[in-house]
Amino acid sequence: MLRIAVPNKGSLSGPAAEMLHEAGYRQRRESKELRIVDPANEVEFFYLRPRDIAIYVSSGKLDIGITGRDLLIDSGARAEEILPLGFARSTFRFAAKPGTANGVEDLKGRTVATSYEGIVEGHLAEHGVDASVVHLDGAVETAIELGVAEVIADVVETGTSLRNAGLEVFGEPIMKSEAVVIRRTDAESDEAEPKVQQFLRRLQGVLVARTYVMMDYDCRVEQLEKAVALTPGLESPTVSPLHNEGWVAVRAMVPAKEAQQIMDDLYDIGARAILTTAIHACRL
Ligand SMILES: Nc1ncnc2c1ncn2[C@@H]1O[C@H](COP(=O)(O)OP(=O)(O)OP(=O)(O)O)[C@@H](O)[C@H]1O
Ligand SMILES: O=P(O)(O)OC[C@H]1O[C@H](OP(=O)(O)OP(=O)(O)O)[C@H](O)[C@@H]1O
Ligand SMILES: [Mg+2]
Repeated sequence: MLRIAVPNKGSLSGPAAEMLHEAGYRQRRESKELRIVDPANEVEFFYLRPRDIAIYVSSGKLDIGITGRDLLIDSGARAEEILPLGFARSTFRFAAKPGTANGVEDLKGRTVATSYEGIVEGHLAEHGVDASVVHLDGAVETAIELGVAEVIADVVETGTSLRNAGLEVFGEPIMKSEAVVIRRTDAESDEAEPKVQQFLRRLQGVLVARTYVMMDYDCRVEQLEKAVALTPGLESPTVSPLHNEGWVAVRAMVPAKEAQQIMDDLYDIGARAILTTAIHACRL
């Protein structure tokens, strides 16, 4: 049975459960459940605090987990990222009252409040800057107003929390994060590996189904090369003859975000009966 750690709370938990459900796995019905078995897929899910997931996975007690890249790096645990999942995207940045600092080099001798000491201490050391780091569990933006620190380092998504606190980011982003699947470092030879790969193929299937649509259209043989250049597909489009001589039907996967523009471009070169349909699941 594959043992998988899933976030039980916070920004990661809802989208993670949704993705697992789309990949065909059983998920818990209520938020108090801490573990469930999915016997049909031979998987057991453990619902854990996102911050603890890298530690469980690195200990080898659980095979894989879903967490944030920032949380993985912050933990310092011996675990590695094996698949980015595209949700809970954020940047990790320094912020302060306008005019306080322009970059990490200005932090010498100052105090930085954060929930992510591992990331911040690593970043300061990398730049040879000697500053104090104060750990806070959350709502870090308030630390400046209340005089606990002059600078904070925190997760930024829309920037609303910073604006509301009258703060501004400064310097280069410390890192970019998103939800990721992790496993113990050097785990490739584990006996669970084939099941891990099957799990990853399922999640990749969901990612592809979310980013691509299937496009079908008819076009004249003379226009085929131009049309195929617009819809090259992942490998190569399927081209089938139509009953009407001189016409072919084409089928290819296209990025969902570009679908409307591609339909316009196909129409302009004479393609007709252009349809897009959702992809519900796939294995590439
Ligand atoms: N506003 C946000 N937008 C996108 N991702 C976020 C946001 N806040 C946190 N994250 C991401 O979620 C993960 C943090 O998990 P955490 O459990 O702390 O979530 P949270 O939403 O901050 O919940 P909590 O209320 O428990 O602090 C990190 O990977 C972080 O980058
Ligand atoms: O840029 P924004 O869109 O405003 O999002 C970023 C905010 O979201 C998270 O806070 P959360 O709500 O998780 O509270 P916390 O500080 O208690 O973790 C994060 O710590 C920031 O405060
Ligand atoms: Mg938080």
